[in-house]
Amino acid sequence: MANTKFKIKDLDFYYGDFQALKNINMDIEEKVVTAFIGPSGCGKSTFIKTLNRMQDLVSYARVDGLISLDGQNIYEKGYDANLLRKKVGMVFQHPNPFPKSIYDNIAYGPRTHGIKDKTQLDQIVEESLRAAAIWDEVKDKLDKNATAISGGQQQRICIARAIANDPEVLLMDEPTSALDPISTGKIEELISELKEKYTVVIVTHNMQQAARISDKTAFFLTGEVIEFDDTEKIFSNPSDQRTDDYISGRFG
Ligand SMILES: Nc1ncnc2c1ncn2[C@@H]1O[C@H](COP(=O)(O)OP(=O)(O)OP(=O)(O)O)[C@@H](O)[C@H]1O
Repeated sequence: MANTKFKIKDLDFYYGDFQALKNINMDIEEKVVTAFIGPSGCGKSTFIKTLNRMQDLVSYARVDGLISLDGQNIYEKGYDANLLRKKVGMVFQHPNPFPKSIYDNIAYGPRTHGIKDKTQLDQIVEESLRAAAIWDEVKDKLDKNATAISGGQQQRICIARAIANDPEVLLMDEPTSALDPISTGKIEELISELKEKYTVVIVTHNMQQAARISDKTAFFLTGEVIEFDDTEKIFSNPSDQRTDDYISGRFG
C-alpha cells in the first residue's frame, strides 16, 4: 500500500457564489499517476489547482475543507505558498517556456532559490533535461531560444523546468492536448517513467490516455467526484452508472 501524499477532506470550492467543487474526499497516493477525467466544466482544473494553491490570486475564490500534503494542511495560516509550489510543480495545457535560452529556462528556478555556482547549475540543467527525456535533442543547442523548438519539445522543456526545482509532485493540466500524436506518445512514455520518482496528477480529456498512463482515476461531474478507483476498475467495471455512461461515450 502506497503512502498518502495528499489527503483531501470535505473540500468545497467557490468562485464568488458559484460552487465549483462539492464535498471532495480523496487520498492521492505517493509515486503513482492519478488522472482526473470528466466533461468540460466539471471542475477538474479547479481541483488540480487547489493542490498547489494556484487560486490564491483569484480574489473572489474561496476554499473550505482540508487539503494536507505529507500530513500538513496547505491552507493553514503560515504555510509557505512558495515552498508549496517548489514541492508541487505544475505543467499547463499550452507549453509556456520563457522567451529565453533553453539553459536559462531550466536554471531559472534553481537560481531564484539561490544556486549560483555554474558547475552545479550545469549539472541540474543536464539532469532535469535527461529526466524529461529531451537532453539528447537539445544538448547541442542549450543557448537556443526555448520558444524556437517544436511544441512537443517545448512541453518537455516545461516539464524539465518543473523538475529542476526538485519537486515531489508534478501536476499536469491537459499537458498533451495541444500536441501531435507523436509528441503526445513521448510525453505519455515520460509520465510513466516520472512516477518512479514523483507523484503525478494529470487532468486529461483523453480517456484512452487516462487508461494508458494512470494507476488511479477520478471521474468528475458537475463539481463532484462520482467515482475514484483503480484505473483498471474504472475502465472495465465502474461502480456508478454515470461513470459507465461517460467512459462508454454515452454523454459528455
Ligand atoms: N476563474 C473563474 N471564475 C469563475 N468561474 C470559473 C473560473 N474558472 C472556472 N470557473 C467555472 O468553474 C467550473 C469548473 O471549471 P473548470 O475549469 O475547473 O472545469 P474543467 O473540468 O477543468 O473544464 P475543462 O475540461 O473545460 O477545462 C466551470 O463552470 C467554470 O465556468
